[in-house]
Amino acid sequence: MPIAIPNNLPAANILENENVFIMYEDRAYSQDIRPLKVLLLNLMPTKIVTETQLLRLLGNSPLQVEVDFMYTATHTPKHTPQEHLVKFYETFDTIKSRNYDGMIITGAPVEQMPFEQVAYWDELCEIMEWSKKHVYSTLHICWGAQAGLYYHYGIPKYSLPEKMFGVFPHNIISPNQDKLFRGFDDIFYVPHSRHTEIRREDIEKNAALRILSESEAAGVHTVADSHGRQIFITGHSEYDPLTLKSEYDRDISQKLPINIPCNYYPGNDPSKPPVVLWRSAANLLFSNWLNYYVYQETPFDLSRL
Ligand SMILES: CC(=O)SCCNC(=O)CCNC(=O)[C@H](O)C(C)(C)COP(=O)(O)OP(=O)(O)OC[C@H]1O[C@@H](n2cnc3c(N)ncnc32)[C@H](O)[C@@H]1OP(=O)(O)O
Ligand SMILES: N[C@@H](CCO)C(=O)O
Repeated sequence: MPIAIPNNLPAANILENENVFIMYEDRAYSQDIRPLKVLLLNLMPTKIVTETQLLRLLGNSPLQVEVDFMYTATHTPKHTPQEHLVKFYETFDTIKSRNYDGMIITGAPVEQMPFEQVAYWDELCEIMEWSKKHVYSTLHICWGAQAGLYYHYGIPKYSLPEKMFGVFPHNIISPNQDKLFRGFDDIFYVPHSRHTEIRREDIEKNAALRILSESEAAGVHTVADSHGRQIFITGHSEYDPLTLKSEYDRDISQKLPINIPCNYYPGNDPSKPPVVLWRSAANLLFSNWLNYYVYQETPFDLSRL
């Protein structure tokens, strides 16, 4: 739990500069703690797998988090049982009257079509517009990040000559500056699985955006606006140990041209069990987002967003 100390204790200043989370007594004692409200917009065909992966990471926190699940009304998912959607998910028409501390927009296997051809594009644009006034911080993943950067900032995506596939080393652009990467090692690993990319030069043209982390091999990794209310991540830190394997096996069985995922199988041998290099960074990324970008910044009264 965060430490609660008097506002003017000398240690407060020092610790604050080190990004140690302090709960000042006026906040700690004058307000009740309430659970954080997080909305998961799940665009993946593998909805149950994805929601489990993300909840595992969101659950690695002493903060209490209440999660609502949303899917798109303008595309009926084929791969998720209707029963599951009816029981656990809502659509935007019931969600839009609420406010949230955080939202996650997942990836989706639609990256090779123009944004406007995605069946739920207009609905997604409406959701992203709504999020500006109804969500404190939104974390966008993979295609969700491409969609968010295109919708909010006009940043295009580009096709890659071959799939970016594997687990790649990354580095932080300004160590000690961004709380999203507090506690990270100098080099950390992230899975990527995509046929498209966003480019550094397009992001650098936009003064509202900053690149926080990147990979020599996999390119831009994290982009954020100046207040961390929009965070865009090109990798899949949430992936399970065998997710890349299942995608690789699927593509091999369909005789698609696909390389062995990089830095994944020992000795690059797909008959061996993969080695997980990204789990600790994944846990830290999500707990830092929840703590520093959601909990510490969101208004206690969500109607004041
Ligand atoms: C770039 C990123 O964000 S990577 C994240 C995406 N990664 C993954 O989805 C990995 C797991 N997915 C898979 O393995 C495959 O998509 C499978 C096996 C589930 C299904 O593959 P296929 O049967 O070949 O494709 P299919 O035609 O059913 O479409 C798959 C999904 O693409 C999406 N999709 C396809 N066409 C459209 C379209 N025009 N508009 C919107 N969504 C579309 C849908 O989400 C669809 O799944 P759903 O109907 O359950 O929502
Ligand atoms: N991660 C995706 C890429 C396609 O968008 C897959 O392999 O299914």
